[in-house]
Amino acid sequence: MDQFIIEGGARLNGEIPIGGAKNSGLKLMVAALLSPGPLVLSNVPDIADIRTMKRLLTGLGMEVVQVDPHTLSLSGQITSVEAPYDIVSKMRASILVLGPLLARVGEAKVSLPGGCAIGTRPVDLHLKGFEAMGAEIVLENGYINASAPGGLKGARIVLPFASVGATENLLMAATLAKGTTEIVNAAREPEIADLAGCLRAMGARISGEGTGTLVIEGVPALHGAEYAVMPDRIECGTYACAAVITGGDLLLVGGREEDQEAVITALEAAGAEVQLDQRGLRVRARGQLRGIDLMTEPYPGFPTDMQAQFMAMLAVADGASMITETIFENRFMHVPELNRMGANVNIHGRSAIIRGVRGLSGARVMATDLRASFSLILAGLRAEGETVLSRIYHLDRGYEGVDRKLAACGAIIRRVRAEA
Ligand SMILES: CC(=O)N[C@H]1[C@@H](OP(=O)(O)OP(=O)(O)OC[C@H]2O[C@@H](n3ccc(=O)[nH]c3=O)[C@H](O)[C@@H]2O)O[C@H](CO)[C@@H](O)[C@@H]1O
Ligand SMILES: C=C(OP(=O)(O)O)C(=O)O
Repeated sequence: MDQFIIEGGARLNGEIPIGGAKNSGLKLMVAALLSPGPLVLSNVPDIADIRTMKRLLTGLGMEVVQVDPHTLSLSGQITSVEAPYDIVSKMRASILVLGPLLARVGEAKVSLPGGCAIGTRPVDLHLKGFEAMGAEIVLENGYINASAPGGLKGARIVLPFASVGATENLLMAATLAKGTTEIVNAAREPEIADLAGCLRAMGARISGEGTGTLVIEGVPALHGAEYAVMPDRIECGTYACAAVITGGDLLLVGGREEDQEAVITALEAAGAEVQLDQRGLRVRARGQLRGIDLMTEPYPGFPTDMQAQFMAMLAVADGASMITETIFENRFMHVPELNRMGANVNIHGRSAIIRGVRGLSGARVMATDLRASFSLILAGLRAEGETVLSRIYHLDRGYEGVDRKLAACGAIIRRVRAEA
């Protein structure tokens, strides 16, 4: 298993290219199930989750061709409707094949994802939505068995919570359902607008993305298309924190202001400077950081996927901060690891109080999930001495070329193979 070894203290200066969004690219790949294709996707990040999705789709019968390191061509016939446990348990986004399979071939067998490190993460809203569209769902032996022999029917679905995954699953299914589907209290994340854009390019009839009510008029068939995955707003926000925590200055090439106003507002409130540049976002530290209060919320609120990275940054701010996590019930696993590096963070229910310290010190720490992993890299970049981060397979799920991108801007970081 690989580890990162980081020698802290370097200020980061330079440019970091922002890749395509993991949380969009995965869904756009799944959308390929809705047509014979080919669906040609560019700006696809080269990360482990995308490779896992390739395996899943190939197992369902699709042909996935790697045209170049960041372009995929997806086409083919569906020859299996089963998403097996070993893939779904590795990557929760696998649940999203349920809707497209149901819509295209009228049946699906998808392993229940179960919980994961950050929370229990049930899929009840997905299943209730499909039932409203006429599907029959049976849970058996850890699998969701879903069928809609006569096809899915359009329905009005009111989501009690604006779930990103449920919105995407239902949106994809509705493109081929008979009649009109309305998804009320739909999630408004930019990745959903990206998915709607791709589906529209494939011939779907969708309106309302970004507004909270999606209206989808089912069509008999979709066709192939070419589409570019949007830039990864979370990767961009993560490297913004790297600029600030190291007292540096980074141009995040391809970063978009419109996708992350809440993150930019929080960076500025903490004392950082964010400037729009023709090529992206320029982020730099401006004197000592200030403590701030944050609450994670569905988009356009502050994203839960940026919570751990902000906590590392606020650990060295002047004064106290409070971060309240409202999306996932167990997303503070980085706290004990940050505290091992000298941070002063206490958890009270779903809030964490961060009392700023003068400095952090390098330590051996362990990654527990994707974003928690990066918060420890950020702490390691700032800390005095050496930090050894293990279990970086969590990080490889969602960040491409971390050591390469950071080292190009002056970080001292290397990837090593640890002895078993
Ligand atoms: C691959 C991907 O895009 N992942 C993102 C997606 O995850 P994901 O799509 O899983 O997130 P959801 O918005 O669905 O989940 C948010 C909350 O709703 C709950 N819930 C969800 C569905 C359901 O049927 N029942 C239910 O109770 C979940 O347990 C969680 O507490 O959105 C999250 C919230 O922005 C992000 O943190 C993840 O990075
Ligand atoms: C929680 C995340 O991803 P997933 O939903 O794939 O676990 C994430 O991207 O931070």
